[in-house]
Amino acid sequence: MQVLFSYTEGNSSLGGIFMTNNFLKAVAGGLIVSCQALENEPLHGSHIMAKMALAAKQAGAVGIRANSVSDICAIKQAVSLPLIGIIKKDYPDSKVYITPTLAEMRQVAHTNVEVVACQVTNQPRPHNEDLQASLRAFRQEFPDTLLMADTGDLADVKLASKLGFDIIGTTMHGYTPTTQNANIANNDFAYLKEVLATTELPVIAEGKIDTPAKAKRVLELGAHAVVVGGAITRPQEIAQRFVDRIKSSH
Ligand SMILES: CC(=O)N[C@H](C=O)[C@@H](O)[C@H](O)[C@H](O)COP(=O)(O)O
Repeated sequence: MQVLFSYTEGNSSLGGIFMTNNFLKAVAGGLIVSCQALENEPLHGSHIMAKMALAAKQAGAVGIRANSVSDICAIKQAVSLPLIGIIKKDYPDSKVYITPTLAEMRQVAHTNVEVVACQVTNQPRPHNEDLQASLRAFRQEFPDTLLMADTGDLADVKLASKLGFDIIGTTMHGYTPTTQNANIANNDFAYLKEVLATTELPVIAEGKIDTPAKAKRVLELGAHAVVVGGAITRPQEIAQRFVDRIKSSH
């Protein structure tokens, strides 16, 4: 696959600021492994996530996606790969949980990750925070940090592009009220094709990409890079697929 390096790094609306963030070049056409285990998961722990990241690097992954300041810091000690950082946090008044407010955006950015990813879905944010205002403040404070929008549907993609995000992620497709149970792989990735036709921003395919063939396909279709999580780093999901297959009648 031919990858073009024509993207403007960083927020073009800040025109004139020299961006040193090399993330998009570093991950182009490659595999980013999401190393995440929440408190209720058997592999929870920063030490374990750092080992996962090391394993991913040894396999040839070109980037890591990680949740929480402690996991990010442990992973940074273990591997030198570029990082997409998030903080998953539940607020009582909102269903938005991936780096949902400016406070978490700042905490992630202070770890010096290359990219901060935030959920951009058409749902009220915690204490009705205004995403546009948060972005404006963030850009002032962290002009070198790229912002990835974890979107669910095409309206989210358009909104994220308009707000000035640098990267579109398909992360929330299948997890929002308008996309429940959708799977990015349906109809030979029809949704991803629509996303690619909707935005000029680099698109990182993420969410339910659970085989090497699917990862290869999204890159062939034009995704800038692919994030794979559970199929590599959540053994309970991997084992479940074996058990389900063994138990199935076919
Ligand atoms: C929806 C949501 O909360 N996604 C999270 C985003 O960071 C992670 O739990 C996923 O593992 C990640 O997106 C990678 O996806 P998959 O594990 O399907 O390859």
